[in-house]
Amino acid sequence: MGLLVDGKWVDQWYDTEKSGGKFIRSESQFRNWVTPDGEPGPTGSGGFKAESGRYHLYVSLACPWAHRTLILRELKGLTEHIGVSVVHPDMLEDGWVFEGPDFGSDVIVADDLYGSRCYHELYTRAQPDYSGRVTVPVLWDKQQETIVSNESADIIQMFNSAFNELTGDQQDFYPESLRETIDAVNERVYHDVNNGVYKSGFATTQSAYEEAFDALFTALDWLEDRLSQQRYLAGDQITLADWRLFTTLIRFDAVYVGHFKCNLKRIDDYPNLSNYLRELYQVDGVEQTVNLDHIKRHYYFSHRTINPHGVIPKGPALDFNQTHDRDRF
Ligand SMILES: N[C@@H](CCC(=O)N[C@@H](CS)C(=O)NCC(=O)O)C(=O)O
Repeated sequence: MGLLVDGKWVDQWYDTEKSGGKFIRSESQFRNWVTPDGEPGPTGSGGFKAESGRYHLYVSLACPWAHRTLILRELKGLTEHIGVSVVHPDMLEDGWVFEGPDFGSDVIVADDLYGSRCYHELYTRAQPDYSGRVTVPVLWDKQQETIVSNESADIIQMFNSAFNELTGDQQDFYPESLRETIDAVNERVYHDVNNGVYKSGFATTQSAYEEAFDALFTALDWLEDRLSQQRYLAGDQITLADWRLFTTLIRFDAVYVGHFKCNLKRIDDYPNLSNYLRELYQVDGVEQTVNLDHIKRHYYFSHRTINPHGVIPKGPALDFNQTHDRDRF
C-alpha cells in the first residue's frame, strides 16, 4: 500500500495523524470526459471522442468504486466496445499489481495493454511526475495513451450517455427530471455510506470511529425508510443513485460488518434494504460483476494494519438469488 511522489513509488499506509484519527479520501486528479463528439466535458480537456475499442477500463473486482463502472458497462451494452483489465485482489507493498498467489478464483489477472507488473506504472505512463494515490478504476485512452478519468462517479455518467450513438442503447440512469433528487441522495450516500464504511474501518481513534459509525447507521435507517415507501432511491425507476448504493450494500455483510466494525446491524436485518439489494443483484448483467472471492480476499488479506495475519473468514452464507418482494410497488 502506498502512493506516487513525483513519479516514485513510496510504500506507506494512510496518514490519519494530522486529522485526529479520521480517514480522509483524496480527490481524484484525472477528470477528463469522453463525449459523443470529443468536445470537452464538465471538467478537464477535450479530445476524447466516444469510439469503439478506443478505451480500456482498469478495475479491481474488490473495489466498490470500480464496481460501479463495471455495472454501467454491462447495463449500457458497452462490453464489446470497452475492454477490461483486472488487478489481483492483494494490495500490499507495491499497491495494486497484476500478479499474485492463486486463491481459488478463475478470473484472469493481467494488464492486457502493456503487460505491466505494477498498476502504478500506468499512472506514470500517463504522467511521469504524478504525485498522489494510485486508485482503481481508471478509464484509459489507448489512442493518446493516457488516463481519461480516475473518478468513478464521472466514468459512470460517461457510460450512461456518451456512447449511446454507438450502442443504440438509450436507457437513461441519470434522467434530467430526476437529477436533483439523485444528486441529493448521492451526496448523503457518498459521505455516510459508500465512504462511511471506510471512515469507520480506517479510523484510528475511538471518537473518529464512533462518529462514522453513527452517521452510517443513521443513513441506513433513512434509506430503509425511503425504500419502504418507494421501489428505488429516486422513485419508480432505477438510477445511478441505486447503483452507487448497491456496491456498498453487496459488500456489507461479508466484509464491512466484521472487518470495518460496522456491526450495529447487517443488511440482512433490514427488510427493505435486503429485498432491494436482491432485486438489484438479479437485474440482468449484474450478477457477473459481483465477485465475493476477490472482495473478501482483498479487504481481509490486504489491510494488514486492521487484520495483521490476513486470515479470511469463511462465512457468512449469502444468497442474493433468493426471491425478493420489491414488485409489491
Ligand atoms: N474517488 C475514487 C476512489 C477510488 C478508490 O479509492 N479506490 C480504491 C480501491 S477500493 C483504491 O484504489 N485505493 C488505493 C489507494 O488508496 O492507494 C473513485 O471513486 O473512483
